Amino acid sequence: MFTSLSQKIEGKGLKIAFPEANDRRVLGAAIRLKTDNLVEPILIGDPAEIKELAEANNWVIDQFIIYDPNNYELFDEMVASFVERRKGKATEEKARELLRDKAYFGTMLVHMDIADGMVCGAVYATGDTVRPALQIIKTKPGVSRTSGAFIMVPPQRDGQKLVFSDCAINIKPDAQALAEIAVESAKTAELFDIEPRVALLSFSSHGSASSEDVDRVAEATRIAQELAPEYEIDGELQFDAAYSEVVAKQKVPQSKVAGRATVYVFPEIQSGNIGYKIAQRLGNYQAVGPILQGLNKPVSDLSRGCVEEDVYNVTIITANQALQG
Ligand SMILES: CC(C)(COP(=O)(O)OP(=O)(O)OC[C@H]1O[C@@H](n2cnc3c(N)ncnc32)[C@H](O)[C@@H]1OP(=O)(O)O)[C@@H](O)C(=O)NCCC(=O)NCCS
Ligand SMILES: CC(=O)OP(=O)(O)O
Repeated sequence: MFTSLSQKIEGKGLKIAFPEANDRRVLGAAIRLKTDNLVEPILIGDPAEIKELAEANNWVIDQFIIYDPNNYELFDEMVASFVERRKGKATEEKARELLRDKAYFGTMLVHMDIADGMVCGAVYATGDTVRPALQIIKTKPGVSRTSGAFIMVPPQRDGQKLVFSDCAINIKPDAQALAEIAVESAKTAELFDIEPRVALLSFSSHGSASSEDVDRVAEATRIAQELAPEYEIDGELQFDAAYSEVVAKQKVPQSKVAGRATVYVFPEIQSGNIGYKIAQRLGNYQAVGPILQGLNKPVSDLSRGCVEEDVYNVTIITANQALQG
């Protein structure tokens, strides 16, 4: 599905950490990714448990790196690095406790450059996957918050891929935060060769309805246009006006984005999370992500409802983010 992205990482040996290697979907994807020479997986967990799962499926994992947080030779170094990174927010004792958690452990592998990226969230809830990344990896200079985007792949082979965000992290972003999410989502679109035309969504199109939330989206649009004049950005727009040329002509004929939007920025997480799952389950779009935007190093989340193919695809994206630096 992501042929050009696969080609970019093939044979490069990028190391991706999998804290949920004891899950069949994750281990299955890790094995395929290694067999396809796309990444070098680092399996995290109890080696006996992972080997048992592999044997039950007739998989051979002799050549795999496995790190056990309860028996890791660099654990003391990792604890010291964590305490230093958290600068007074964690004692050594607390660090030792947290780093037995596989998501914290995997995130520290990325921070210490032992892994190039991490993929987690098939079992862990999003908050538990993302919190270590927010605390340890932190956001890139110039980005104040991380957000979660999905690449929405249509069921028809040559259909237009779309970006939906923020479907995963920020509960109710203010106008400034929403504007940043819009700009980061445009950059994510470019990573996938999707020409970004960004619509900030609402239940109103260019003032057709009014409320504080509509004002927030309209204000976010103005800020995003100022932050990134190089992108086509418009709002506030209803989904139908953003998506359908016919509706766009009727509702907002002057808009350059309406009717042809490729990046859909939801006003808050409830509509974003519900929206992507409706497109996925009713519209048969494949939802790849959530891809975490704006972090210093790549850590990717998954939905707990994911299948092996999702883990495979998200890992390809994560490795590409690592390549981009
Ligand atoms: C992401 C989330 C877990 C962070 O909330 P939290 O655990 O309460 O975290 P805190 O507010 O204590 O912040 C922890 C750290 O992350 C940072 N942080 C919080 N949100 C952030 C964001 N969006 N971007 C960057 N950093 C963020 C804080 O500044 C803090 O840093 P510090 O400890 O170095 O000072 C929370 O926003 C959340 O639960 N979001 C919804 C996740 C979800 O359930 N999604 C639905 C399924 S996809
Ligand atoms: C992204 C998402 O909704 O994750 P989960 O289904 O695991 O809550």
